[in-house]
Amino acid sequence: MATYVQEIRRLSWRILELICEGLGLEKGFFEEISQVQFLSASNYPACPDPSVTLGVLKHFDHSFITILFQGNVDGLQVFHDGKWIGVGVLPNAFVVNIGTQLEIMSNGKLRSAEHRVMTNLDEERLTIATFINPSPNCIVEPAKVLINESNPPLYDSFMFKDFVVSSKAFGPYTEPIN
Ligand SMILES: O=C(O)CCC(=O)C(=O)O
Ligand SMILES: [Fe+2]
Repeated sequence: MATYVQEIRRLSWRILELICEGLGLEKGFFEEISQVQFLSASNYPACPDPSVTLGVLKHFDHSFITILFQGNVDGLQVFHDGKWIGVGVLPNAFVVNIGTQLEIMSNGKLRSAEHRVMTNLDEERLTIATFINPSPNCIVEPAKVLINESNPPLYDSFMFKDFVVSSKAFGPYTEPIN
């Protein structure tokens, strides 16, 4: 497990580095502010009637990015153009989800996808989601270099821990374990 956590951290930093370059932000923009990593492992048992039970209700992740390992069993759906669309599974692949905090920092250039999890009639599903979150004291706001006269900020600025408390995004705020 420790190796998994370390490797996911390396992968996520690499992805954030590439996103940083793609957005035209200064090198290392996310380095200091994205040191908090939460891991959530879920087990979705087979369900006698998937039409009446969801695995996870629709939501946005409040991370910068989420790296999802979903094994070989389908279930994740994203909302796109007014429809729920199955993400599907690829062997040995991770799903990389953009969270709301990256949407804000990119001033809406990158959009966070609303998603939910379906249950399966005869297959159990195991997933591991790793959320790369802003540090509690990180000021989340549209990156200054992306703001100009024709691109005004689309989001307000806030401290991430205040957002966590006021939105109850993760339940009561707790200090991260280092
Ligand atoms: O288990 C999954 O497929 C996704 C879980 C998820 O969306 C979440 O934990 O935020
Ligand atoms: Fe999610």
